[in-house]
Parts: sequence; structure tokens; C-alpha cells
Amino acid sequence: MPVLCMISIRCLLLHQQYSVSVRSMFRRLFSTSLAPSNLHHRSYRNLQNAFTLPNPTLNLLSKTCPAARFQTIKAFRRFSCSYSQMGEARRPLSVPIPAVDKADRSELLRALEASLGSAFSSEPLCPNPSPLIIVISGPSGVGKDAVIKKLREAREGLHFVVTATSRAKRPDEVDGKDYYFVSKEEFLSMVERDELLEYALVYGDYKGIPKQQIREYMGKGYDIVLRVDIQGAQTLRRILGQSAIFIFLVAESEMAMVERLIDRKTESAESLLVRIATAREEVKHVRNFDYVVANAKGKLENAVEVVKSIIDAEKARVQQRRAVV
Ligand SMILES: Nc1ncnc2c1ncn2[C@@H]1O[C@H](COP(=O)(O)OP(=O)(O)OP(=O)(O)O)[C@@H](O)[C@H]1O
Repeated sequence: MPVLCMISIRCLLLHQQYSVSVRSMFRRLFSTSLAPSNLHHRSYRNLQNAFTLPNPTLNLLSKTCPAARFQTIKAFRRFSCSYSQMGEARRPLSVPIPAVDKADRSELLRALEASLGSAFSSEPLCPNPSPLIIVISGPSGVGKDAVIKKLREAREGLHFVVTATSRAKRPDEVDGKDYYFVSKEEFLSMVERDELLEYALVYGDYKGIPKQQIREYMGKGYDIVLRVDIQGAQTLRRILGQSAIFIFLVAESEMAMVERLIDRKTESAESLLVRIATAREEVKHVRNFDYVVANAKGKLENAVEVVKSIIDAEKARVQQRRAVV
């Protein structure tokens, strides 16, 4: 019995080798021209008969190894099915195609359309991109605002959501542009009215993302850019899942990140310590993001280029992300 099984497997291998080589020979034969002759069809029918003729090898196999026979039949079905699809596109031409060096383009187009049985479509072959939600996050002082500022200058069709915050305005910040500066009480009543997609208490101040702004701009076809801290990004991942793109911004090293925060001169000594300690932990969250982008010292432009490329790549995805807020 084991001997019989080994013989059967050998036979199967030989049979499969034979069908593979015949298949590739066959493909070559049929892929040479758009105008197959009857000969091709006859050859195909002969070959099909050869496959379906009572075959002692197959019979032997079916008795000894039913699974092997099933595989062989499956392989043949796949082969004949792909042939018939191929055959549809290569059926004999009903309209002669004029010589390409003699006919003009419109003549050729008409003849090709008539032969194929339908007009060529001018509909775009690329996916119609749906508006994206791009979440940009990273440790404190890594350059999120700097990257977003450059991105704003470099690219149209993006809406940068203005976050509501209860923190005090810095001297160089503009209300309604950098943040919506609101009191703690105002912020909490927005929470009660369920007006925020996500909110958090960050270093003693509230920050939150107004839903209405996102809906309005997505409705107009804009891509949405959200700038959030790591805590916010985690919450957004839970809410939006894979429907949004999550980009993690990092400095080239921890030292570079600390120097950048010191040089900014916006933090007190205590706040600097808290931010740096937090940033150390936050870097570990990179695995929850889709992309990581380095914003190296003096290379802000590079970081912005990478973010732009990510957006371009996402626009070309076959399976588009569809965020609903
Ligand atoms: N590639 C870079 N090279 C040099 N300096 C940079 C670069 N990117 C940003 N900076 C500077 O680093 C400082 C921190 O940047 P930024 O305020 O954009 O960080 P952030 O991530 O938004 O910080 P936070 O989360 O604390 O608000 C700023 O002074 C900014 O000008």
C-alpha cells in the first residue's frame, strides 16, 4: 500500500509537471496576437480532450489518493477557467483592424471599439479619493506645530482643525487660528453637549477637537489634519480605528528633542522636567501608529516632504480609508 501511494504521488508530480509545461507553452501560443485563428481553438479543444480522456494514472490516483486527484482536478479547473476568461478577450475579430501606419487614431479607435464590442471609457481608472483624516502626533517639543505650519504653506485642500483649549494664550498665538481659547467652564459645557470628538486634560489644561469643524470640511472634500498629543492619538485610534492615518513625529534623538524644548524657552524649569519625562515614555507608543517621521534638526523641510508623500500614497490606495465623524 505505501509503495502504491509513492507511485501515485510520483505520477501526480509527473502529471503536474506535464500540465505546467503544457500550460506555459499554451499561454505563449495564445498570447502572441490579438487575432487568434481557429487553429488556437482547435488546439485548445484537443488539449482539453487530452485532459478529460479516461486516464489510467488519474484512475489509479483516485483509488489510492483521493486528495491528490481532487488537487489535480482543481488545477485543471483553474487552468480551463483562466483560459476561458482569456479566450473571451481574444475571440476572433468581427471587424478588421486597419494597419496602424495607414489609419489615423480615431479610425483605429473605432475599429478597436467595434471589435471589442464596447466603447472606451474616459472614466478615471484611479480610485476617487475620499477625504482623509490625518492625525499628527509626537512627544512634546518634537516639532508638530512647525511641521504643520510648513504643511499648511505647502499644500492645498487640507483643513487644519483648530483645537479648543482652556490653556492661556501664548504671546505669539492667535485665537481661532492656533487654538480656540476658552475658559474651563466653557470647555466643560462643550463636553456636555457632545461637541468634541476627543478631549483630554493635558498638563492641567483641557484640549479638545470640535466635531462640527471636521464634518463641515470633510463635506467640502478637504482632508483633515489633527494635531494631538500621544494621549489624544490613542483615544482617536480607539474612536476612528483604521479609518484615519496616524503619523508619529520624532526628533532624531532624545538629546535633540530636549535641546529643542530648552531652546523654545516657553517652559518653566518644572514644566520642562515633566515634559521631558513624559516624552521619554511617549516615544514607546510609536507601535500604535501607521507611520513614523523623523524631524531632524535643521531638516524641517524633509519631514514635511515625507508627510506629503504619505498623504499622496494614501490617496492612491485601492481600498480607501473612509472616516466618519
Ligand atoms: N527640524 C527642526 N529643526 C530645528 N528646530 C525645529 C525643528 N522643528 C521644530 N523646531 C523648533 O523646535 C521647537 C518646538 O517645536 P514645536 O513647537 O513645533 O513642537 P511641538 O511638537 O508642537 O511642541 P508641543 O507639543 O510642546 O506644543 C520650536 O522652537 C521649533 O521652531
